Amino acid sequence: MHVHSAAIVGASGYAGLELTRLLARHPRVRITALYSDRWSGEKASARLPLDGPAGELAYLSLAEAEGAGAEIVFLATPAEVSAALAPKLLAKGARVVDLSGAFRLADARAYPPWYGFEHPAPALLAEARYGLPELAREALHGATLVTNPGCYATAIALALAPLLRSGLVRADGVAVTGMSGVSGAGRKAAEDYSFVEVSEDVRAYRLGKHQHVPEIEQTVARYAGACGPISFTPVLVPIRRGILATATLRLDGKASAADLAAALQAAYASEPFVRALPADRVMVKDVVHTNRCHVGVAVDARAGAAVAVSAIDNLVKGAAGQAVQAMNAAMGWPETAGLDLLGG
Ligand SMILES: NC(=O)C1=CN([C@@H]2O[C@H](COP(=O)(O)OP(=O)(O)OC[C@H]3O[C@@H](n4cnc5c(N)ncnc54)[C@H](OP(=O)(O)O)[C@@H]3O)[C@@H](O)[C@H]2O)C=CC1
Ligand SMILES: CC(=O)N[C@@H](CCC(=O)OP(=O)(O)O)C(=O)O
Repeated sequence: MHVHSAAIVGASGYAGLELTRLLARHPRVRITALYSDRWSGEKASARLPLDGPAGELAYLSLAEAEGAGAEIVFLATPAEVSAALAPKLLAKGARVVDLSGAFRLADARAYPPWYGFEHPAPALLAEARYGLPELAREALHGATLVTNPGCYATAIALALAPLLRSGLVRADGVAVTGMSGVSGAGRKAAEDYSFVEVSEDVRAYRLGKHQHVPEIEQTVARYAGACGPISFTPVLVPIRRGILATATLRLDGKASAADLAAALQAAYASEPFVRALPADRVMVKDVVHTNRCHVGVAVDARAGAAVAVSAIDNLVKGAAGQAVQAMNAAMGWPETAGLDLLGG
């Protein structure tokens, strides 16, 4: 069996570290290079409890990443860095899996307002394949550029898509709240989000302008049909990792809770990573350190509303685990390869 070489750019970040842990144990992949400026020259085993050959690698500077010779290159870097680097790596024949938002939006004009930069490689947006296998599996096979979904977008799209597809809820007036642990903001935000700042506090942020809004709308429109504007409120909660998202939808007619639950059950019955549960059994503690997404739905008949609930680990199903699952799908390997279903 050919074992493929893989490199991780941004290996010192929270997503990059999780990816290093996962790929170090992946049966079809061998990590050959790790790139980080902050840890440049240090051995990986000094930073992570890694046994085996990956631990012997020394971190290389980010400037060297352009010359990465690996067959598969993972970019766990800020979106603007990924947008500049991916075209160079693709031109060298590498397969690229990007964990940032750099290639998620189909329309280049959406980048300045939502991500704050002019896209340097708009032609690649049409080539990028969205790395959410449960909704986009067919298009992923053979992909050379995989764009990994955002963490909130993953949790929300997995809960919303089957419900909207069922026709039992309306596609207009959807309102979502996403509660995220602090690691969602990355290591770079460690100072703003220090223990003193975030502990014993819960706060909403970036209201009405979060960068995942166009991605959530695009994903729901692509995989569940037309959808109206979605109102999204991100909330920072003082846990290390994990996202719990709730979506409030208007019922179309008199659908029962059992009808809606059946739509979720049917959509995910044969998915290894997604499980439909009663809405009040969906909780972060059951999914952290795993690539799982738990979803559920309840009906509030008095208010004419359905409430969908979804939980993931932002660093695993919301980032590194999903990237491995999407790579597996792109390579034609079993999607569960290298992914832990039980967690720690
Ligand atoms: N954290 C999460 O839950 C999720 C993150 N993502 C996305 O994954 C990517 C990485 O996120 P995350 O691990 O959280 O981020 P971190 O801030 O923890 O890490 C960023 C990594 O990128 C490297 N880097 C390269 N260029 C820059 C630069 N100009 N500024 C800052 N860092 C740089 C850093 O290297 P160095 O060693 O030199 O500091 C570091 O390894 C981002 O695009 C993020 O949006 C996606 C889904 C979820
Ligand atoms: C708590 C927190 O700050 N979470 C991050 C999560 C999104 C992320 O990681 O960025 P991507 O768009 O690349 O997925 C945020 O809201 O920006």
